[in-house]
This record gives sequence, structure tokens and C-alpha cells, in this order.
Amino acid sequence: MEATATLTLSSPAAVRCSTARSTAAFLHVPRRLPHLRGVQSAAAFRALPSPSPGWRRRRSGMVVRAEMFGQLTTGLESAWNKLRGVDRLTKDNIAEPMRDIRRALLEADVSVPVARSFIESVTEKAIGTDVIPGVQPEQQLVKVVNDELVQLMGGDVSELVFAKSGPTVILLAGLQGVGKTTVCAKLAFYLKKMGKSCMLVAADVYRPAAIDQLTILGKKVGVPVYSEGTDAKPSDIAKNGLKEAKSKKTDVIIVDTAGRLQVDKAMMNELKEVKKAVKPTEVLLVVDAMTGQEAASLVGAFNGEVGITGAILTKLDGDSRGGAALSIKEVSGKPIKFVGRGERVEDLEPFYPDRMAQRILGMGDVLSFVEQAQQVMRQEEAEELQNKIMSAKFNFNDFLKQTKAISQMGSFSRIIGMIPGMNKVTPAQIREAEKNVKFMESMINVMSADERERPELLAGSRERRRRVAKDSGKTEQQVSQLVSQLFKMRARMQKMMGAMQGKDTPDMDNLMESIKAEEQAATGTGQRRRKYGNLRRRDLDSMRGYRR
Ligand SMILES: Nc1nc2c(ncn2[C@@H]2O[C@H](COP(=O)(O)OP(=O)(O)OP(=O)(O)O)[C@@H](O)[C@H]2O)c(=O)[nH]1
Repeated sequence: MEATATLTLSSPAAVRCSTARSTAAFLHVPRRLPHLRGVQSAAAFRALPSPSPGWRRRRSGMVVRAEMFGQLTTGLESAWNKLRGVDRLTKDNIAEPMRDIRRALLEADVSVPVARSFIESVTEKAIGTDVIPGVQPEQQLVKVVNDELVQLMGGDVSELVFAKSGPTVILLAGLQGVGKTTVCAKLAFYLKKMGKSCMLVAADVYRPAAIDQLTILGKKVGVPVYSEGTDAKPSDIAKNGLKEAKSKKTDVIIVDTAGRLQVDKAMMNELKEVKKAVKPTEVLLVVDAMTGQEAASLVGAFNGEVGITGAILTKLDGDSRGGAALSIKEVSGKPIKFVGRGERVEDLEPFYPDRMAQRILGMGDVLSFVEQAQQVMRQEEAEELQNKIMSAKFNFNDFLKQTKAISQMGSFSRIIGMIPGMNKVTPAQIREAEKNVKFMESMINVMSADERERPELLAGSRERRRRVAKDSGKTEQQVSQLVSQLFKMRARMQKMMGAMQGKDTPDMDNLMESIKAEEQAATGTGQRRRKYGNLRRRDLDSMRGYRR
């Protein structure tokens, strides 16, 4: 793909824009702003859609970073810039960028332990990642950081859970002024759009205005509000509200509870009582994004005391740091289910960790480019492997790669076990398989490059097998078994591959039988030899065939 994009803008402001320039310089392939080619006027430029969610186009024509997470995004940018010109990521050359990332996280108000463990896992993954042809190391690091950010924020989107029968009860808790009452209306609006009927329950009896506020908001979104004034007990109000919802066949009730200036025993006890009275499907703690890591510890504290199912993060629109969004899941173990981005009832949306990470990095284009490149690499690797198998060139390097990949997924037989109708394997068998991989690895590690590539060298020379045994501290018999196992694997794979290509029918019963028996019989025992009389002869045939 072409490596340069030219900004042919007549607006000097747009050309001067430093962020756009630094981003354009950062990317090599594909160009980040190809859609700017041929744009001849500032008006045409302003009419373009924003290049990515993390950017905002000003009326002046300048592209500027949106406020949210702005600080963190800028901090991370300096990390990528330090990697320009390096040809691969190493422990040494990523040390400084990692310090920048750590600083950026701390400035975003992420707690020290969370930042530390984030840096550790990014470092480990960045160094361990294979170089992807065509991808710059800094782009690769962006991808690693993105994936880790997604994990840090909980991985997958955490959906609202609905009751299997009867009304779903959502209990909202939180400190004063975090936006609980507003969230009640926002949630009702969101659920109504999903086609659910809702009812709001006013169980905040301490602030009379809270009931009025809820009534007004309920009217605004067209949802009934159940209230008993300020004299009733919150748990009774919630219970009666639920009864009413049942009688009206309402799908969801949202219970608004009272907030306090800070966490206190009375509030926790009251919440526990309401929880006991209505047995909610969801207990959601509403927290203010602007309180950063404090919000995360609050979620942890409420979860420990009352038991919650998730958090709703409000006022994200005013938060330029992002510490709360980044820390809540890691600190409390509970997911963020929704985020509030404004005061309007429409300003609530499910929390998508992947979209949030992209917003932080502001580099959606880089990420999709790296993903595509990875896909191509995987495809090329798979094709190469297939060719090797079909041409009987499957060697010890491939063997090691495959067995490692397999052991990471939990052994070959576990994968077979995933096929409907096949037996599942036990954790003990998986552990055994993993031990076997280490055992084999120690022998393969002492082989010469030639021997790894051409296993027939070992098959044909006792001398070589003896040497490998001596250098790896194993017996000659164990080395011979490893060699024979490689040819077995080659034969099996050829057979399966042939079957997949319609050349043969796979003998799956036989295959399962042999894998099971292999796992039961200790390597090198007489039992194994007796069981494998047939298989060995077949393997020997395939070995002979190969050597011919
Ligand atoms: N910018 C912004 N403001 C919000 C958001 N959510 C709520 N607010 C505002 O925050 C203020 C407090 O919101 P409430 O819903 O009254 O808070 P509360 O938690 O119910 O307060 P108490 O009833 O006193 O416990 C209001 O002015 C809301 O408009 C948000 O996502 N973004």
C-alpha cells in the first residue's frame, strides 16, 4: 500500500494542526488520513466525518483531541514516538516508553498497583509478540496496549441481566450527587427503547426533592413512578412497588435509593434491607467518573458490604483523566455496565471496553491494520504448515510450535474433546500433557538446527540420538520415542488433512483410541509398546516411506 498521504488543504489552520501532522507522520502503512487526499478547501475539510472517535473537528477546521481521556492519550503518544526507527520490540527499547505509559496511567488517576500490573503484562506481551511483516514495532505496541486496556476494563461488554420470570428489579445505590436519580430516568429511557415496560420506585426518603425530581423525570420519559412519600421505610416502598409492578405486568422496576455524603453504616444497612425485601436481579452502584480511583475503591467497598452486580459510571463527559473507567474492574472485580455522558436522558450507553480503549488510543485505523496483518500472518503460517504436512516436511520446529500451541489450549485431546460426541479430558490429563511438552522440549532444544529441520537425520543415526540423549539428560530410548512420535504425528496429520481434502476418510475412532491410550500409558512402558503394536508398524512404514 502507498506509504505517503498528502494533505492538500487550503486552510492554513488545518495544515498547521500539530496533532494531525504527528499522527500522519506516525503512520507508514496504511495512511491514516487517505480520505483527505484531494480535499481542496477548508469547507470540504469540515464537511468530512471525524477521522476517529477520539478526535473532534472544530469549526475552524482544526482536528483536536476530544477532552475525554485527553491527558492519557497524549501521554501514550509520547511512548509511541520513542519507538520510531526501532526494528523490533526488546526489553531495552521498550523500557522508556513503558515508563511514559506508567506515568500517563498514574496521571490519569489509575492506582499504583493497577498501573504496575498493567505495565508488567504489556511488557511481557510486547516482547513475546512475533514481528508481523509490514507492521512497525510502535504500531505493534499500540495493539498490545489496546488489548491490555480492553482486558483491564473487563474484556467483553457486560450486559444487563433480566429476571427469567416476573419483573426484573434494578436497585441503584451510590453517594450523594453522583447522578443516581438521573440514571433512573436514563435507564428507563434506555429500556423503553429496548421494548421493556418500566416503573421507577422512589425509595430516597431523606431528600424530599428527590421524589419530585424522580416524578418529573418519570414524566419526561413516559414511565410511571411509584412513591409513598417520605414517611415510609425504603424497604417497604420497594416491596410495595414490586407488588404493583407485578400486578401491572411491568417488565422492569428501577429502585432509587438515598445517597449519603460518604459511606456509612446506616446507608449500607438500609441498602441491605431493600435488597433483602425485593431480591434484585441487578444491584448497580452509581459512581462519578471524576472521582478517579476513589470511584474504583468505592465499588470494591460496596461490593464487599452489600454485594453488587456492577457499576454505572456517570459524568464521563467531564472527565479528562479516565482513572475510574480503567480501574473499576481491576480493583473491585465488578464490571462497569453503563456510562453516563451528559445530563440528558439519552446520555447513557452500555460500557464497551473495546470502544473505550480505542477512544483512549485514538488509533482505530492502526488497530484494524495490525489485526489484518496478524490475520494474514496466521493464514500464511497455516498455509505453510499445511504445505509442510502434505509434503511430509513437518519437522521438529513445527512439532515444537504445534505442541506448544496445543498445550496452551489444553492439549490435543482437549481440542478433540471439543468436537461434539468426543470425550472430554480431565484436568489431570491436561497437566500430564503439558508436562510431556516440557519433556519433549528439553530434547528438541539440544538438537542441531539441521536435525530439527530434517528429523530423518535422527531417525537414521543412532549416534545422533545418543548425543541428543546425553545433552538433554534423557535416555536414548526416550529420544527414539520422540523421533517416532514426530513421524506418527506427521502420519496422522497427513491422514486428517487428506480426509479434509476429501482424499481419505479419517479413522477418528482409531485416532481417539490411540490418543486416549497414549495418555494412559506412561512413555516408554511395555504397556505402551503392546498397545501400539499396530500404530508403530504403521509409523515405521511412514518413516521408511519418508526415508526412501
Ligand atoms: N455532565 C453530567 N452531569 C450529570 C451526569 N449524570 C448526572 N449529572 C448531573 O449531576 C447532578 C446530580 O445528579 P442527581 O441525579 O441528582 O444525583 P443523585 O445521585 O440522585 O443525588 P442525591 O439524590 O442527592 O443522592 C445533576 O445536576 C445531574 O444533571 C452525567 O453523566 N454527566
